Amino acid sequence: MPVIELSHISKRFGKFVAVNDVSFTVEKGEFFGFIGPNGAGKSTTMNMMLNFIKSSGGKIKLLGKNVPEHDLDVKKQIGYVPSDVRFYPQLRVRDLFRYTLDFHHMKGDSAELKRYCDLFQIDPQKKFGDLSLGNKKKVALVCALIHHPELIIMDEPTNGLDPLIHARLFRVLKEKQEQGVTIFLSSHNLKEVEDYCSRIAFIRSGKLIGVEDLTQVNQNVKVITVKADQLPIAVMEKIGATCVKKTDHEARFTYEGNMAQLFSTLSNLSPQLDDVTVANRDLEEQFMAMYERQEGERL
Ligand SMILES: Nc1ncnc2c1ncn2[C@@H]1O[C@H](COP(=O)(O)OP(=O)(O)OP(=O)(O)O)[C@@H](O)[C@H]1O
Repeated sequence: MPVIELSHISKRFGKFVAVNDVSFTVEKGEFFGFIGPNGAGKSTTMNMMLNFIKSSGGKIKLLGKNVPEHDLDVKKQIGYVPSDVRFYPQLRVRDLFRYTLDFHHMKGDSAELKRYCDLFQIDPQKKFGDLSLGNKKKVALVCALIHHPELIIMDEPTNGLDPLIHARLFRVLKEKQEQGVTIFLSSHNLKEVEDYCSRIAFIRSGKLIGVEDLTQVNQNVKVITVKADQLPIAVMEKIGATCVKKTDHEARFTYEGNMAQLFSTLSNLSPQLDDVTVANRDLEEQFMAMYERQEGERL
């Protein structure tokens, strides 16, 4: 059963369409990335999923239940990290954790809470308002984890985190995923998306541009770089390679075809080449190309 099902959801603010007929599903136990340029509609989509704002159309199902009809039921099984973390500044961190557990009707496990505080270097005695930006984010992350949610939704969770805490957070998230928890990550950090997500949805100007299986993309698409005085563009294009970059003596191609054919072609070309490398496609590079494409183009 899918954990997230969005069917033709839209959101209009007056005449402006922020989210336009978006549909996709996320299965249980997936680590799913949600990416797109600034203003693409990511937070608006998540705000509709969490029933913080009403959709203008379409259907949302989380954990098999319709939203907003079963909003409270659903929220009890979700951990959410907002991009902009706001709690009452006078509250102490330990009280925030207590209120979070109370909302979820849980007693909480003090050993587990201590483990998170140690792991993320959080002082639970401090007042929330006295914390730095990164430390506020860490408190929100722990609030999203301590009640053992089935689904964790995160809107740019790593803004402001130092590299050590960043690595620890993803270790915890991986552990959670291995236990069957579904993770939905919206992020501008393409490296972390590439490293941890198995599928991504890319949204731009409110429209879903595509959903990609990153494991397949990585395995199937090769990048070939050749250096030569006479670049073999025509020969490479003949076997289905696409030239994506070219200078006077260097060309880069992407190739998705038969590997035996590729290596036989490169072997025939070798007397005229100064150098050749074949590598998996760098996903960060691919993502950047997606950001650069014009509106209306497909992936
Ligand atoms: N309450 C609102 N009223 C009017 N327009 C809004 C409102 N909320 C969001 N928008 C607009 O909807 C569009 C999508 O915004 P959204 O915050 O969802 O983008 P995003 O993809 O999360 O961007 P970012 O990566 O910059 O956080 C933007 O153009 C934004 O200005």
